[in-house]
Amino acid sequence: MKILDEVSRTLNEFLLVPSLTTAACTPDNIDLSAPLVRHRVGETSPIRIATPLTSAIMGAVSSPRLAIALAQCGGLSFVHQNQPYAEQAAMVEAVKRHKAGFRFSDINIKPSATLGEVSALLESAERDVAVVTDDGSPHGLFVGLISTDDFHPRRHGLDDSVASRMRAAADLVTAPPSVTLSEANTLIWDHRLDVLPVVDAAGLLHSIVLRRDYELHKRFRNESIDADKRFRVGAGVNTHDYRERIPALVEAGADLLCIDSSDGYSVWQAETLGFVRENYGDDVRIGAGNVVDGRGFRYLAEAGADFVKVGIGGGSICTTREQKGIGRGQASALIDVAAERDAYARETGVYVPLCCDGGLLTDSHMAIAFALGADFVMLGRYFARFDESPSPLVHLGGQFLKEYWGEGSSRARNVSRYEHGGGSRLTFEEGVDGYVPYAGSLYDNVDLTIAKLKATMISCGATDLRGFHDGAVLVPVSQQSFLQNSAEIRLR
Ligand SMILES: NC(=O)C1=CN([C@@H]2O[C@H](COP(=O)(O)OP(=O)(O)OC[C@H]3O[C@@H](n4cnc5c(N)ncnc54)[C@H](O)[C@@H]3O)[C@@H](O)[C@H]2O)C=CC1
Ligand SMILES: O=c1[nH]c(=O)c2[nH+]cn([C@@H]3O[C@H](COP(=O)(O)O)[C@@H](O)[C@H]3O)c2[nH]1
Ligand SMILES: [K+]
Repeated sequence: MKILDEVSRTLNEFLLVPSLTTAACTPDNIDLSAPLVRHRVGETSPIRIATPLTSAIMGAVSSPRLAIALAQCGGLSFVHQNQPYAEQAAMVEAVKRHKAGFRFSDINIKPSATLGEVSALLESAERDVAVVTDDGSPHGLFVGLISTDDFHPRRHGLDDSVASRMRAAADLVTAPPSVTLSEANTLIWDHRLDVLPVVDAAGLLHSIVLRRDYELHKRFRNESIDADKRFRVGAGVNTHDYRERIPALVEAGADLLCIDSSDGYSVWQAETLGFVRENYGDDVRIGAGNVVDGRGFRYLAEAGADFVKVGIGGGSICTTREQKGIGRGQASALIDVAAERDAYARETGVYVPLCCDGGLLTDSHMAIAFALGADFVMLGRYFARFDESPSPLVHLGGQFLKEYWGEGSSRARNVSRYEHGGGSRLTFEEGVDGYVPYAGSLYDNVDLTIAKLKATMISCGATDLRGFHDGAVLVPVSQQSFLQNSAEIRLR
């Protein structure tokens, strides 16, 4: 037996002591970009993101819609693995198809459909315009466009055909697949189009370009995109069905994988990492975890992990510490793992980034995590609260709430955790099923978080995250100063 000579500390137990703010410390000048995968010290990580936020590998959090929104804001989502791998791969594909600028046409209808049908389709998808193709498929023969401006439910019979009110292909401006995004946008502006259909020589629909995306694109200068300008997206995997799941996710175009487990310090993770290196070399990037000490970090780094995720039992829906008695305060875990990451980098010349996962309840917790050495953070509760998360919005007791449940809860009925036979089958729950306060749009909230992180870094005299960590001066807070930080207590 060994007892560590420390008290396990949470992120809540630290404050940052400001350092000199120089003239270089202005919000525009602050770089929040982060490396996601291993690289040689002094070189650039092959995958970086402009906003160091990732969304948790959870069914209540990382859907295609949230993944697209977060990639637009410069972060990255990990689509959850608690579903058959074909369904997970389809979610990854849905994000990859949503190429910045060119869109896979997802709202399509046949000319023989009725106005009632197209009206219901547009309403349920919250869109203004549908593409008409001969067979109603995304790559059928392009026949026309129909928008909510082309018919009125009281003027036109809902049983009338789409063909009777659509704007026909012959009268529309289209572009060939060779068109560049900037040429497409010129056509959109010159012809005052809302939609530019991209149609090949045989008349088949290739994709569409939307005016709305052009406007959004100007706002999202930091988008996480791949070399083909498609949004980047990650995907969770497990150590049970990885031989089938990983190839499906790679085929679907996942940019980054992550082994999703409460406890990453296991031979199962080394085997999974070995499978990736054997079959894909460095073409497939994969993180591992979760760990809470330097031993776990080194084991996974040596096994080939591209990044290592830190955090056991700190998540807002976690009951792992009660159920299994394992875990460590998130601050203590980060301090230990960050020291090992830096030692590993000095010894080997290879930098393996750290992700701080779980228990980040406020923006200031994120700031403390970066100061303690996290390269990027993973958030569940934070993103579950937004419009873009897949969980239902409910109105309870005069409050708007979003449902949020742990992957170890019985609601999640984790496929790999509960349904794989043999010795790995687990029968007890390790997470709760509850609600979080609804907080509106991801875009607004991420903007606010970025503004606060920058303000913290300005106070600490830092202009990038590595400099912030290197120069940070932190102090543990006593129970008394902790209480003093709480406005509720001050106002009592
Ligand atoms: N970060 C955290 O603190 C926690 C996270 N969770 C989440 O719950 C979900 C399930 O996590 P876990 O229960 O840790 O799932 P897991 O699949 O990693 O582990 C379940 C059990 O299977 C065993 N196992 C794994 N691979 C095996 C293999 N190839 N052969 C034989 N046995 C094997 C493990 O040792 C463990 O006993 C994940 O989404 C995880 O993120 C759950 C609890 C805590
Ligand atoms: O003990 C647990 N039981 C669960 O059912 C569970 N589901 C997710 N997770 C972990 O919590 C992280 C998200 O935490 P937050 O909501 O605090 O951001 C996630 O990223 C996971 O690491 C769980 N932990
Ligand atoms: K272990």
